[in-house]
Amino acid sequence: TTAAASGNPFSGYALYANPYYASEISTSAIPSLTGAMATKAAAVANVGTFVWLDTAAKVPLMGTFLGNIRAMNKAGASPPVLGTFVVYDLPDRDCAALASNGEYSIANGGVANYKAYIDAIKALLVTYSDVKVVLVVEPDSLANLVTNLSVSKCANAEAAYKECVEYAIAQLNLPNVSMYLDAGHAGWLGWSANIQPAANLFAEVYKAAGSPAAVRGLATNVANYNAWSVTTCASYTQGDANCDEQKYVNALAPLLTAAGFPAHFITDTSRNGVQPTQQQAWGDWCNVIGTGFGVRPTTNTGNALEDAFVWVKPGGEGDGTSDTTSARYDAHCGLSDALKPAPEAGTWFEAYFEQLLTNANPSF
Ligand SMILES: O=[N+]([O-])c1ccc(O[C@@H]2O[C@H](CO)[C@@H](O[C@@H]3O[C@H](CO)[C@@H](O[C@@H]4O[C@H](CO)[C@@H](O)[C@H](O)[C@H]4O)[C@H](O)[C@H]3O)[C@H](O)[C@H]2O)cc1
Ligand SMILES: [Mg+2]
Repeated sequence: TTAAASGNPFSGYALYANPYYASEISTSAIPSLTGAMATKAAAVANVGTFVWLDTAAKVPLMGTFLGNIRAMNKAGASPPVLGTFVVYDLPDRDCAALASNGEYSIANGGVANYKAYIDAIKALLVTYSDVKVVLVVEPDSLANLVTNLSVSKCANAEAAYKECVEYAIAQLNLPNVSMYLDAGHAGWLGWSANIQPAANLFAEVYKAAGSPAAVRGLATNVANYNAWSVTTCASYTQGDANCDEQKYVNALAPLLTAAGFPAHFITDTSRNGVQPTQQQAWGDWCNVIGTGFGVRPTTNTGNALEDAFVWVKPGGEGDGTSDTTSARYDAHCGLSDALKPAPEAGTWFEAYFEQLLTNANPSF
């Protein structure tokens, strides 16, 4: 099939519009909307987004969805449907921030717990070996090991992050699976000081895991706001020639190939519809104001390195709470360019959803 020919796992497939995101929209958004906005919101629910497995308790949901996809394909879905998920439960997760800290800690058996989490995911992928699945592996993990070893929590997590990510890509190396390791974004690893160390680390992990055939490459801009391609670099990108995701991908790819990791890419366009953004600084990542839904998922990227534009971050789910009394309060979520008041990371943020919908480009 065309997928085999190009190697692009998305070729010839439709994305599963998962009921979890659809239910967030139907229960939390539509009831507070009327007229055109309500109609637009319903259309967003039909866009295939990635399902974040951010706790072990969410893993059974993957089984439900894989069962749904099996049934859709058996009923003759054309094109056939594939599932998209984010593996996101590292011990001491999000080590340089506070907003998305997870359920496992290295000090408390976190590595063993993580391996059990991966084993549970693997069991489902084996059970549903007839269903094609694309996985984004551990947002913010390796990227933090490139730039934040000065943060003690990241330095202390380095060995565990590597062990866990290598375990994940080795165990999930299955014929129905395609994996993209998270690679931060142009404003994180695209800097001249960061891009070679990043390539070295990605290649190290890839090879340490035995160069798994199911690892297709890297995912960029997950939960961030950067343009795929701009003609004029935004002011806040000053100093980083790789001022958009296409420049970052084109710069990173040859470094990876040279290091023994022939990679293709996907880029999160779920929240990059408005360019330039209203970020006061490029490092501002939390609930950024003024953003809009970006290009809908497609394999029509115009770049042979770029398999697809995808919606990894489900727009409307928050990046972090603005409640300063919360244990997970991160100051980035209190900045002037962060929409407030904001709920805990991953929970529904209605005002943000409406911002994205209003500013969507292309519009709904
Ligand atoms: O002038 N120069 O030559 C020069 C050279 C180098 C410079 O330094 C670079 O500056 C960059 C900022 O511009 C930094 O990038 C930020 O790093 C943060 C982590 O530390 C990321 O935060 C994560 O974001 C995730 C969502 O994306 C969240 O899910 C997650 O919770 C959250 O933690 C930001 O995105 C990312 O933008 C680089 O590290 C830093 O090396 C600066 C100037
Ligand atoms: Mg985050």
